Amino acid sequence: MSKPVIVADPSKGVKVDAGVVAAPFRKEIRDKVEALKAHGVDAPLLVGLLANKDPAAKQYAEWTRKACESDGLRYELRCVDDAIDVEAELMKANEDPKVHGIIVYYPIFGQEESFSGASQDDYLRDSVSFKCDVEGLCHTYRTNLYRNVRYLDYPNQSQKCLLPCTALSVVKILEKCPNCYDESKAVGRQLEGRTVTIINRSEIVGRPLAAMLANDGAEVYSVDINSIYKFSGGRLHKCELTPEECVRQSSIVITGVPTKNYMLPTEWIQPNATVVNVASFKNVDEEALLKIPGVVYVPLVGKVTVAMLERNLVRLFDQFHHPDVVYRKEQKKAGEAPWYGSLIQLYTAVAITALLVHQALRRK
Ligand SMILES: NC(=O)C1=CN([C@@H]2O[C@H](COP(=O)(O)OP(=O)(O)OC[C@H]3O[C@@H](n4cnc5c(N)ncnc54)[C@H](O)[C@@H]3O)[C@@H](O)[C@H]2O)C=CC1
Ligand SMILES: Nc1nc(=O)c2c([nH]1)NC[C@@H]1CN(c3ccc(C(=O)N[C@@H](CCC(=O)O)C(=O)O)cc3)C=[N+]21
Repeated sequence: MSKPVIVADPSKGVKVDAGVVAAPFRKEIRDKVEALKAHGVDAPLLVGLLANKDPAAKQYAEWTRKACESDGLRYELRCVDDAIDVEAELMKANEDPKVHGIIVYYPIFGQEESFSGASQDDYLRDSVSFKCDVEGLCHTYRTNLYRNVRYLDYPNQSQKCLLPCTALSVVKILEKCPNCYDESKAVGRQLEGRTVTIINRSEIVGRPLAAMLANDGAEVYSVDINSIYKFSGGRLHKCELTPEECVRQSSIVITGVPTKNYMLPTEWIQPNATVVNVASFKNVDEEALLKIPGVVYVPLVGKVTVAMLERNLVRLFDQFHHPDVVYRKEQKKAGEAPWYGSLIQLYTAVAITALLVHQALRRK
């Protein structure tokens, strides 16, 4: 795909509708679903599990349903009254071959502790089967992201790892912005020389995003309410800078603070910087920001997040649920050696060894 679709204005800031980034992805999804249907295959099914009263989660679910329906995908929202029942609902969906993707809306338990000391939401994230995890938040995908492993089946490289949708949406937006990704460099180095500050270090947004941008070569300051970490060159360091020092050094700034009162001081922002707001609240004074020359400002990323969610669903379907894939697996199983096969192998190995030893002794 060619870039950039987003153009800066050297005299002032420009505000960008992320819909221009989402559109080509959604077109690709619609075409793929059409092709499946033409071959008599039902459209992939995404199941949403909603067990909280968070208006942002409810709105996100509604947006997802609309987008899926208009792109030919199937979406089913399952509301769970008691949070304690989410695990059972999740297991039911994991094991149902008719379900191809699952999204659990967080927070459910928030920071409430489970018996293990880890949060109950973390436990639920890890309980989504990797074959259904449209958000790429389960342990399999997280450990691969944090170790910069991009395929599930190394070294075959036929199955890609899934990436968290919101973080991925920010990457796709930055790829279309000027002064961010350098496509003349190799994959994994395209953000070399760029400094990024991300104000949010949650498991679904800030932490995976910091890792992804660092995997692409950037120096990333990851700021949360208590601390700052620097991600660079595959390493994580505690950092003693202030948020102001981090932002002033950065040509890319991502905000994701879930409160009405938080405002990023615009005097910290460099000319020509890219500023992306992921939060449902405006974390920056738009009017002041748009006076800074060359600034590109993306106020909302939801449209791209939803497109990435759909894209992840189609990827899960292709990799794990497509009738051809399931058929191939069954064929392979049928062709596997019977139980006595390994006995025959063992017997043969012993016989050959005995023969070789016998011959060696005779030659002496
Ligand atoms: N548009 C989209 O695609 C998505 C939007 N969101 C929105 O993004 C926001 C964040 O969501 P989550 O990460 O799930 O929330 P969260 O509550 O899990 O995490 C918030 C993060 O911000 C940090 N933070 C809070 N106050 C801060 C401050 N004053 N200074 C620096 N850091 C501070 C926290 O330490 C934490 O790391 C919400 O408004 C949510 O609705 C979330 C996911 C997707
Ligand atoms: N497991 C999980 N993953 C999430 O990603 C997740 C979640 N749980 N829980 C709730 C938050 C919230 N969230 C939003 C995503 C998109 C819009 C969205 O589409 N916003 C529109 C704007 C809507 C408007 O304000 O007009 C846009 O950005 O264009 C909003 C909120 C995802 N979250």
